[in-house]
Amino acid sequence: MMKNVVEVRDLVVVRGSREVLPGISLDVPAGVTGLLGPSGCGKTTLLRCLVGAQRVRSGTVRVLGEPAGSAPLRTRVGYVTQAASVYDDLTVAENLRFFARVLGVDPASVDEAIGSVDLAGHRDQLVSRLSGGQRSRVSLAVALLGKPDLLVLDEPTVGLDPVLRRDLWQLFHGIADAGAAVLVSSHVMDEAERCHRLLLMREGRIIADGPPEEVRERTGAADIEGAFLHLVESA
Ligand SMILES: Nc1ncnc2c1ncn2[C@@H]1O[C@H](COP(=O)(O)OP(=O)(O)OP(=O)(O)O)[C@@H](O)[C@H]1O
Repeated sequence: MMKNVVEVRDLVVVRGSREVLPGISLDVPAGVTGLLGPSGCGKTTLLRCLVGAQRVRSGTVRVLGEPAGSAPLRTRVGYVTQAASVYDDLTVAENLRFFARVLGVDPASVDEAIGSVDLAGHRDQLVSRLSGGQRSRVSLAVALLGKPDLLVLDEPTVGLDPVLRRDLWQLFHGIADAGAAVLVSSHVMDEAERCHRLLLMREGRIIADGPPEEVRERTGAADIEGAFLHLVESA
């Protein structure tokens, strides 16, 4: 039995006057897990909880056996937010060296991280001169610096063309094959088939959980979009 990398139990989060997560429980094992659900269903809020960036009202979130956000997890969890978090006026390598210092990781990991996102040919280029897909990969390289055991990616493929999306998914699988758990959020249901396991989310709740083929079979739907609609209508 595979050990869970993330365990969330009865998690309640209130943002503003809204209970965004009304008591959610879920596990994330090794491999590539897709957190799929419509815009506004609470995906980002949940991911923020996993990295310790969200105030929670009640419940528990454990990551790699530690409370989410605790000091031992600092380099063991990589997080890529929706907004680009790298400096435009620095080169790829300068960005990575800066974040390596901030994280306190070995500067030798800079070139490794650049190589793993396939940007070695652009290492001395200013980030402002890169394409959208290349910039996303710089953010990803920053998240890989500490060789995390869990990589949390918030809608990393939004706005990218199909070729770049495919390349990024290949990269996520490569990272998972190397041993890290990868949790990727998306509101695009057709990305489901690229995941080992799915968490379908709606209005702050998990409505399905399992490998894509199992979720499809359980609902009798031809694809995950159909499965999602079936689950919503039969709720
Ligand atoms: N700072 C905030 N204050 C109050 N409510 C918020 C805040 N941030 C988000 N929300 C609300 O929380 C709910 C969940 O938002 P969240 O960003 O987690 O959703 P999401 O599934 O990630 O959406 P998207 O796919 O559009 O990024 C939304 O209804 C949103 O309006």
